[in-house]
Amino acid sequence: MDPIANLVLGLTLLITFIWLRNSQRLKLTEPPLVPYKYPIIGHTIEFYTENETLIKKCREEYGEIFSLYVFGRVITIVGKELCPEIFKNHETFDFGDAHRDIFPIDDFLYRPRKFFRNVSASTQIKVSKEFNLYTERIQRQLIKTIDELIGDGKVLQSPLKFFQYTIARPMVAAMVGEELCDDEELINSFACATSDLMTYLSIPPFLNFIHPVIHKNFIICGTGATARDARKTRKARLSNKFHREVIKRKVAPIIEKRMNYMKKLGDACAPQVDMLQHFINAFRKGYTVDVDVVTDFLIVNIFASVHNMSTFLTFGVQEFANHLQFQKELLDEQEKLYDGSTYNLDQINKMKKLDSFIRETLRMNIHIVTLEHKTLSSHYTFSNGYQVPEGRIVYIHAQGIHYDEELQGQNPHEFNPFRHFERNLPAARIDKSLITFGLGKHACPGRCFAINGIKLALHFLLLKYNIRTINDEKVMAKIVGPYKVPNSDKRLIFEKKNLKKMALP
Ligand code: HEM
Repeated sequence: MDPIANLVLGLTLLITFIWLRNSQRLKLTEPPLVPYKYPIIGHTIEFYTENETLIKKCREEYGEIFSLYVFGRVITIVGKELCPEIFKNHETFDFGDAHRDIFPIDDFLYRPRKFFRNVSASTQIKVSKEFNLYTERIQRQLIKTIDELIGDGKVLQSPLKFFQYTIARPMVAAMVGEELCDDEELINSFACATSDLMTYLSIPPFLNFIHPVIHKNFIICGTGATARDARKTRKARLSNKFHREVIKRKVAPIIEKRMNYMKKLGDACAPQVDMLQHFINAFRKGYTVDVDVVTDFLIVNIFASVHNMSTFLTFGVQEFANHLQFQKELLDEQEKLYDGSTYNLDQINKMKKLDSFIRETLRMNIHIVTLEHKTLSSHYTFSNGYQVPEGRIVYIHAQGIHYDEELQGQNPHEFNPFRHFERNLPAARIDKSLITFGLGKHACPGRCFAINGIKLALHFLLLKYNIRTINDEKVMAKIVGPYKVPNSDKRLIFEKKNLKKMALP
């Protein structure tokens, strides 16, 4: 067949395919698409500049489910009634697939799609169950870091940056062992691996107007500079390969040492207790293991843990400084527990008011709409009859759930740190009233670890310092599009108290 005939046949097939797909879509009873003024732009500007107002207005007018036109595609937003359906139908709605458009982790690490599924989650479940084996070293490293970074007191200019380092060191201890806890280069990579990429990740996806793949490839290219290319420039810090090379260089000798040890003493020898060892065990073939694979799994866990934990630790410290009226009651609990030694899990579990304070921090500082899931089946019919087609990204109006009176009790817009203490709801418990960690089968497996880490950090900070803002001014989270991020414009003051002696086990 000649090329012209080929082209005509190809175009005919393409048009038929698009027509068939669209005609099939036309049959769906889609959620109402909120009218917009400007074609192509749709709701994009309001979504990014006045998200809270836009979503509130749409909820009032359209209720539980509606669609918006943002960055060249229709997205659907659901509220508290339909949200459990998203998590329950995890084969239809996939968080990882939707999140990959924003944070293409497999591509960053040159791995096939879904390469990191399951192993990361199952490792975290194991780690959570053995958390009591991690508590001592986490406390030791937290106290050391706080001493080094704040010492006799400090005014913190950029609290999030500071708390990234506070969390990074105990995470080095938990992930690869205490042997590397004084390695500043490694601590820096743990602290900054995620936030350094934010420069690229937070660029609004204008290229999605053409096609989502173009924006995704732009991020991948932007962050893809090698350490060698980038070391001498500011770009070094924006490159995913840079931190990957540092981490691999640091852990490779440790892996080799452990493999030799196991070879010498056989499988019966007591393995190290840390995430690295779990990954070695998961991927070793005899007494060899692919160091690149183990490194990449560590990196995925760093991406999942350090930035999230430091963000909520920052929010926690800011909420503490914001609410003078609750400080005494929270402090009393910490002082009663303090005996100068390290805490075991039972003692950490006694920090019930602090736990409730953390749950309230997680509740109040949730993004406005978040937990986007991609529809994987040909379509999905919600229990109220509305249908969404394959490929549709469905967001959850998380703030609506977290500010709902029926779910949260009285005055849901107010920060009440003891709200969950009274209802006996621990911070790590996921249910329909707290979705910061997701819900259902794929809910965050690292949540107990995260809560305990944040709790210990807050416990030591509260005991050691009077924490306040300049002129006792309230620090509100910054809203960037649909996201809430810690405010880095307001400084935090840490004044050292006359505490007897801070334990350094
Ligand atoms: C405050 C801190 C944290 C927050 C807010 C958070 C939040 C989340 C969320 C929302 C998800 C997706 C849930 C879903 O698919 O429905 C998730 C997944 C995950 N998180 Fe966390 N996380 C935190 C800390 C951690 C820590 C400390 C670790 C590990 C040490 C961790 C490891 C993971 C892993 C491995 C997954 C993937 C689970 C899967 O695909 O089944 N997270 N996390």
